[in-house]
Amino acid sequence: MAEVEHSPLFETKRAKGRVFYKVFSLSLFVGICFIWVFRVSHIPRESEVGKWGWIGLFFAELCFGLYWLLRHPFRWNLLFREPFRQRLSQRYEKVLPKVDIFVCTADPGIEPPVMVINTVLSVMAYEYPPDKLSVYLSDDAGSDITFYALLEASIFAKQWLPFCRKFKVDPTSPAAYFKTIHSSTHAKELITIKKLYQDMESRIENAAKMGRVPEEVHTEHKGFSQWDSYSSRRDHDTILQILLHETDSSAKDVDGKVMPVLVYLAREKRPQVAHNFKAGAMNSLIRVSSMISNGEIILNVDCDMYSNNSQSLRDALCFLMDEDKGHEIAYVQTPQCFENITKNDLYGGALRVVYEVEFHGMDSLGGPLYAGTGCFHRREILCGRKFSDQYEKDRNEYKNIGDMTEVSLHELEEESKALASCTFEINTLWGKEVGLLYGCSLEDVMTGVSIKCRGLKSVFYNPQRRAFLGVAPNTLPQTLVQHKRWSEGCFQILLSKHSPAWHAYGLISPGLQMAYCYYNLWAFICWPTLYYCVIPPLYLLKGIPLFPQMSSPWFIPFAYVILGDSSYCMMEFLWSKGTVKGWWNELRIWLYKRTSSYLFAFVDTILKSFGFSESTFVVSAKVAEEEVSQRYEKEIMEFGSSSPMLTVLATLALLNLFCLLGSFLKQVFISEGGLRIFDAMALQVIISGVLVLINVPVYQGLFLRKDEGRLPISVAAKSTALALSACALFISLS
Ligand SMILES: O=c1ccn([C@@H]2O[C@H](COP(=O)(O)OP(=O)(O)O[C@H]3O[C@H](CO)[C@@H](O)[C@H](O)[C@H]3O)[C@@H](O)[C@H]2O)c(=O)[nH]1
Ligand SMILES: [Mn+2]
Repeated sequence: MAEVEHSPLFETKRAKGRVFYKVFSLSLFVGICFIWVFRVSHIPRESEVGKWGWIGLFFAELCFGLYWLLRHPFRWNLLFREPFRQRLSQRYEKVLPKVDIFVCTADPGIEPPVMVINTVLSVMAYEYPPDKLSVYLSDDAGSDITFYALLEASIFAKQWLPFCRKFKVDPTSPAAYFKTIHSSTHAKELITIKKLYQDMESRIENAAKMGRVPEEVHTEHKGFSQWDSYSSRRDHDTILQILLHETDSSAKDVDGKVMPVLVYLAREKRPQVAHNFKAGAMNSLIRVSSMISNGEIILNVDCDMYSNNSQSLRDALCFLMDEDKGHEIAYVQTPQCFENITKNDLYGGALRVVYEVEFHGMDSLGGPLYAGTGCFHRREILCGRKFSDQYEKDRNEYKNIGDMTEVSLHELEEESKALASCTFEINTLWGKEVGLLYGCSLEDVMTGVSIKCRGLKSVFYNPQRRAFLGVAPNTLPQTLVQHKRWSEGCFQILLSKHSPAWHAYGLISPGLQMAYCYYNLWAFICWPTLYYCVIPPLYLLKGIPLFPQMSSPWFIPFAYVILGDSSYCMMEFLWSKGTVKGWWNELRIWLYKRTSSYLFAFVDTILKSFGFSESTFVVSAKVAEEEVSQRYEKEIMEFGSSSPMLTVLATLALLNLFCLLGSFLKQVFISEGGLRIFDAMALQVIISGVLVLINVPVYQGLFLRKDEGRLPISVAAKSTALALSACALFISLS
């Protein structure tokens, strides 16, 4: 027994084969150094052509090389964690902590209420004592339809939770469960509950279609009266409704068991007061929940991220409650996984390498970033308390704040409402030091950095059975917009007072600093990438070599670095359960992100820092039209309406096509000497050739496709004109 008492609640394993990796990357680094030496030692003389193009390339390659170095700490030492749920249960079953779960939604149009309540139901049904669970839905749209859906869900839950318990259902999201289950031993019960669900679903969908809640429900439930003073989603009082609460006798399921607390919250919004998007919503939730349930642990999920593993909550507690190491762990992050990824993942939405490699690597450096969803936090730490040895002692003082059983439910609601008013935070440290931090479009990552700087760690937990499943963007513009928001947020963090590059010096490990900087510099890396996509092809067209000849020994380092690095990346991608075609798609998205999302993010961040542009949060759509979804399933690229980002992509694609074709024609018709350019300008031909191959979907979208998802004519016209004039202009330069 004594031995069990001291056995840890989780174990950590290291990945093997890291020596090979280190030797290999050292050899690549030698290659990179040779490239730099070549550039510096072969600068064209003043009289020769191509001097400035050459110097530019040197800077681009310098950036790539240094940026490549930042990628290494991720890969030095990968950790894999395994929790021991049994031990947790043996030791702590009676004293498991209270857990508050936050679900955020922002727009019933693109985040359908049915999807939102599936997420809510899935977390309500965690395999965990229901009296210790509280679920809060924050609705930044303040939509009565979403409220209505939640009301319906609170009724359906009375059947659903016992059903999940009885038949050990997993996933506990009804929609997902009904989709996965084909045969069952409890066919009769299944039919009954499925019918109940479908009826509820059609009632909600009808309400959504009509744009209003059925009259009889409206009059029956007092909660709707809170919409009487509502004028718009940016202008309304706090709407707060406790739908289920242990003190209320009707909050029991059909088995007579108590149900988790369930709360709807639409914080107060006023047009003149900044609401700080999701960070603002989370901070209101933190305060409101401290009044109602005050769970020690906070789990937050996006509204599409339903629980796919009813044990993951207990697993996360194994890390946080471990007697030996638990006290220094601030949060446990699970990977963002998606339900709608197709086989070859056209938009690279699965973020495979990030979650199968990089986060495991960060775990060995002090822990992964806080990724905004699927993350289990300690309340005290999220609220900004400094980590100290006092921690254990103080914790007991904090425990009782939420004891509100004396107060009637209505009073509790009224008191909690005040905490969600939009003036509450004025002259407080909320958003500056307390709660999630404001002013950054990656509030989550920024908050994670500041937690790390307080000397705390985090853990990455990547269970076999996915903990959460959500919806990844399924069109190119949405993917690009999401990456713009992310890279912009990352760049803002670099420039902020929590900058991993400067502020974090000495507070987090140098490896972690480098890893963060790798993400922080996404936006910046657009410049060398753009340079590489534009200058070598233009010089190719003009017939000026910028790289060593194929027959020169200096060609070797270029070939080694390019081939070595791309084969390594491909191996890593395959190891992360991707396909070869998936890797090719990933490469394309990598290019598109760098040349459009990151470029616009860079420019916007600079404009914002001078006050020329406002902060926004473009919420990603979670539903698509039928035709768009069909094309997504067939992995046909969806371009949709015209946008500056698409124009940039199309221009680059055409520029490379024109330069490549132009140089070939010149060879064949003008210059003698056959295909001599293959030796003299092999690398320029290869770069443009690969860019052309990778851009095949763009050419199809511009000129060949007829469906709605093609590139609009206006983009075709603009990009052709731009690419042609760039070529003409460059040719005419002496
Ligand atoms: O004003 C807002 C805007 C968004 N959200 C919610 O925030 C979540 C994430 O929004 P989404 O459009 O899905 O963005 P993603 O890019 O998919 O989200 C990732 O990136 C965000 C930061 O950019 C993080 O907040 C998320 O947790 C993370 O999953 C959703 O549940 C939204 O409802 C709000 O509550 N209020
Ligand atoms: Mn999302």
